[in-house]
Amino acid sequence: MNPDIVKERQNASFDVQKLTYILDGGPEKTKRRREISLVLNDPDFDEEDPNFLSRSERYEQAVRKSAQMILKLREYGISDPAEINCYKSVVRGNFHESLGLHYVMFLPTLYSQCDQEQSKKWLPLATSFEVLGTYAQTELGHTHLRGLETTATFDPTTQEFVLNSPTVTSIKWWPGAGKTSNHAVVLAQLYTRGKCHGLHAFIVQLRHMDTHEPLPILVGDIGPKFGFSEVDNGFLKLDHVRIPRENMLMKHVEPDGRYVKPASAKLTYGTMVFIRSLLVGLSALVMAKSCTIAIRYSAVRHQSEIRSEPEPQILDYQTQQYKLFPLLATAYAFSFVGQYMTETYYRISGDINQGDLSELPELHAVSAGLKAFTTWTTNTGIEVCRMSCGGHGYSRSSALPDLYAEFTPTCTYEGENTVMMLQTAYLVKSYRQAKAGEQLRGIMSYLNDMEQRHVRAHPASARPALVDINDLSDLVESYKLRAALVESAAKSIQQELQKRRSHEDAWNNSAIDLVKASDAHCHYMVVKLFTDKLSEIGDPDINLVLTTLAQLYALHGIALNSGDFLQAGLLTVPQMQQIPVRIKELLCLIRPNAVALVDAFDFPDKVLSSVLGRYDGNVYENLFEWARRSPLNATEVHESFHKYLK
Ligand SMILES: CCCCCCCCC/C=C/C(=O)SCCNC(=O)CCNC(=O)[C@H](O)C(C)(C)COP(=O)(O)OP(=O)(O)OC[C@H]1O[C@@H](n2cnc3c(N)ncnc32)[C@H](O)[C@@H]1OP(=O)(O)O
Ligand SMILES: Cc1cc2nc3c(=O)[nH]c(=O)nc-3n(C[C@H](O)[C@H](O)[C@H](O)COP(=O)(O)OP(=O)(O)OC[C@H]3O[C@@H](n4cnc5c(N)ncnc54)[C@H](O)[C@@H]3O)c2cc1C
Repeated sequence: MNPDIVKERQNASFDVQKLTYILDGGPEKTKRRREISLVLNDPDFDEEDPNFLSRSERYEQAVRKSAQMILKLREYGISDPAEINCYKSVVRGNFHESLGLHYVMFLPTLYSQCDQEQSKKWLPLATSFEVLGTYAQTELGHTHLRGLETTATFDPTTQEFVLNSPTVTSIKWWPGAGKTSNHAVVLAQLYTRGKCHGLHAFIVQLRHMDTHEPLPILVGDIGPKFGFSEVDNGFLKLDHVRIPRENMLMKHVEPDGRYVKPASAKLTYGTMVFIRSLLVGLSALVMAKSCTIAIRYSAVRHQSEIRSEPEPQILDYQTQQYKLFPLLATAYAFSFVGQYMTETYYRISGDINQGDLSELPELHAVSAGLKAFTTWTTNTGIEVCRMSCGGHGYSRSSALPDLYAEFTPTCTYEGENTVMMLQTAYLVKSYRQAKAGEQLRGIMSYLNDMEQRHVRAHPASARPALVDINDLSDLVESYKLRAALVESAAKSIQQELQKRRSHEDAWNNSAIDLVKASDAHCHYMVVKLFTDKLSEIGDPDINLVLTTLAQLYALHGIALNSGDFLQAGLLTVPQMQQIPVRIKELLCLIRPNAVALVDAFDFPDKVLSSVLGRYDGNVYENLFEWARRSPLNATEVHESFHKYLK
């Protein structure tokens, strides 16, 4: 064990194990997660570092691993979805798998949209993996749902739908598992009796069940990407492909072609809401991994000098702490927000299953906004962690390049982040309702008293200074008032309308304000949920260290967005000047606990797959050992010498 890292652990002021329990949701859950993690010792999962393999080898290794996972899940009798998720995230490490989409999109779509008869037919096939599925929605030319071109036309004479990609731009593009899957949920515009009824989901068989040869359908892999090398994102061109009427999910078409309207057309989009909710938790996980790597490495890395003494640990540099500790605070904040998002998703979708759709719009808005907010922040954060590790951060052995390449598409998939933020801007509607005297419920209820508070741009000196920057509840309150930026967005729309612009143009001409308002709303939610969580934590040592992190999270966010807080008169210039001073104090308070705080995330070394983030801190000898395994070192003289240099 590296002596620096041993010393760091001795400095901790709290019980790391107890904090792990809080993050897991209780000691029992930690125990179970650790039992599941023992799978890492299974020799059937031994594999080559994917960084040393070609794309095709990576795909093959990933498919082998996925198949092993299925067999082991059966062998160990793991069937609870949360446990399957935990198991898979341990085995997958930092990479995705081709069969991932079967689990996260295909199966959930079947579960939520099959009627009884369809469930009886498709669920046994899909849960036994005879049917391997993908989710084919996006097209070469469009992702915007109303713009999708694939058609499903009902033919009452044969009781079939005819699925067709009429143009090049209508070819399905991006669905994972292009080579792996034999079925797809295809989203297509439904036509019956000559009328378009919008987007609906259909189950389409793509490949022969025994030979895996494609049916008369063009299907394949779209080629190498920025990351996602294990995943065969695919293309799919349908040329008048016929499927039985029974393959339409939720069966909205009667045998005579009559269309039966669903309770809400948006239920078809439910799987996206599900994944967006999951991505909030994924952001927390990846932020936590990145911080673990960068903070452990910073504890064992010595460089330059502060005084003329032995070289200090780089974690002692104030600038290094300023780079990493706000991200550590973010990892904790997002962990609690992820728990909230999961609970909220299951609560509201439970109500939806009972026929109560009243909270569907809010679930959509909150999951879209938090997905965008947390993935954007984490995306930037991983790169800060990588750069804070200097040159070794650039090596794939650090795992940080892979974490970035695998994570960055979360800002794009399941709804591009700006587009998602504009969906959250539905709070403009809530604002208008509140202004008209309607009492809002839930997370939007803070808009009820906006009129009285009346936050708007005016000189700060005209307002009393409300905020004690050392008081977390005051900080939450000021984030709440800043979220009233929605008022500026609403006003911008109003001004545009007064210029006789159409509602659509007024919306587009106010989009920057709308995205800012959504961002402020999500930021408020994160600060509030982090602060609320503290009241549940009884252990005084843990409460203290998490309160310090929450304060850092809140103050750092204000420092980054100082313009908003000043403009709204929420903080005075002298208070603003106090914030960097307080941030520096907080960095010093966090410093002795930094390694313990990342240890509490409890990532086994095999899950981190990072030479820099090793628990024992023995970085250098392992960096050397890793480099020696590079395929270029397989021979002492590379064949290129003989071919070109000799
Ligand atoms: C952890 C492991 C991970 C690991 C995961 C790894 C694998 C991931 C693989 C990735 C898979 C994918 O990307 S799958 C493809 C994902 N594709 C997307 O996400 C597409 C994003 N685009 C969209 O969702 C849409 O185009 C959107 C932007 C919402 C616009 O759609 P429309 O034009 O139909 O809607 P609008 O006219 O704007 O809005 C109509 C009304 O519907 C509401 N509305 C819109 N969407 C709604 C929804 N989902 N639920 C409820 N309501 C919704 C709006 O609020 C409006 O309400 P009112 O104002 O009240 O009427
Ligand atoms: C790794 C990966 C896996 C994927 N897996 C799947 C899958 O399994 N199944 C599937 O169906 N799809 C999948 N996708 C596709 C994915 O869902 C889309 O790429 C995503 O929804 C974004 O759409 P787009 O690519 O068309 O971007 P665009 O919408 O073209 O975005 C490009 C730019 O235009 C801007 N823009 C677009 N619309 C607006 C607007 N209304 N207002 C303001 N700005 C706007 C965006 O902000 C962005 O800056 C995957 C994508 C990736 C990268």
